[in-house]
Amino acid sequence: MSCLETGAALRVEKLEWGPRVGLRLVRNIGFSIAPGSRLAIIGPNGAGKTSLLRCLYRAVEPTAGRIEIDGVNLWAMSAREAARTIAVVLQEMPGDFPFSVRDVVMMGRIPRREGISGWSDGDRERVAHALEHLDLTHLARRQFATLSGGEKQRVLIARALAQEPRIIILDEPTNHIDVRHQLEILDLLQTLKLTIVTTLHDINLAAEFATDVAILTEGRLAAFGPPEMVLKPAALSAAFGVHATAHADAAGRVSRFSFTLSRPDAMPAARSSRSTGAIR
Ligand SMILES: Nc1ncnc2c1ncn2[C@@H]1O[C@H](COP(=O)(O)OP(=O)(O)OP(=O)(O)O)[C@@H](O)[C@H]1O
Repeated sequence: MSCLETGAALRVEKLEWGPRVGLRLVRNIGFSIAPGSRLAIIGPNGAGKTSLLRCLYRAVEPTAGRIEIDGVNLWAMSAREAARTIAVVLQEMPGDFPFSVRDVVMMGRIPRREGISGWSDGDRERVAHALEHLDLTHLARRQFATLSGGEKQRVLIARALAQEPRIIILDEPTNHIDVRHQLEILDLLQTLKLTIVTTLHDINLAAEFATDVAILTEGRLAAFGPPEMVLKPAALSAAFGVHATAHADAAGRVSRFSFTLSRPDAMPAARSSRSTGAIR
């Protein structure tokens, strides 16, 4: 079953990408993560997070640099091999998508299908397993288009699992999802042995979830490393242009960040600033 598959190592070297000459949205990015790592990419709106993900799942070809999966150049793989290796969970889906939940999850099996054969018992088994894993069995016959945003998101994650990938790339997987399902989805992703690369706007979720964090600003890597090294108030304040405060638990470990528009001690008493763990 897909939850027993192991992840792949990912190495990115001097990666650059832009939609046209003279416009670079991803600049000189380099990092590596071990198999089974969970990388959270954070950064302000427009920092280039989605553009970087698009390079990583081969939607666009880098204008410079290299992406390696288990030492193999991503662009030296066939499209089919890349599709078998990397599953992608994006936010946008066409509104008039005329398929049932089961059909959508079954689409995850397409890169695994041999020739023009129909679905095998193995395909159906994996789809049933993925539906069960995401608590979707009761919705299997529903039209995908009639689901709530959160339910749709879970279906897309089930589709990714059905694909049996070694890397799952997700763009803001917790958007549209209530707090319980957010925690459940991140929990589920944490139990997999796969390599996960995700953008996250909620710094506190990133701190809990990730084994590695990348802070992206203006297309560049501002910081990369384990959360306890990278998620520091000064780095977060600089990246997001806010005042970040770290809060420690009873044992003295940083357990949470809060954010204000300016230093709390510099604010007039009557004007309290919105404080949140999610930065958008
Ligand atoms: N094809 C394109 N042509 C021109 N500009 C683009 C193109 N794609 C993205 N951009 C711009 O590049 C910047 C980076 O976009 P990107 O979507 O990668 O950022 P992001 O960090 O994911 O942002 P957000 O947090 O808002 O989703 C943005 O200013 C965006 O408008």
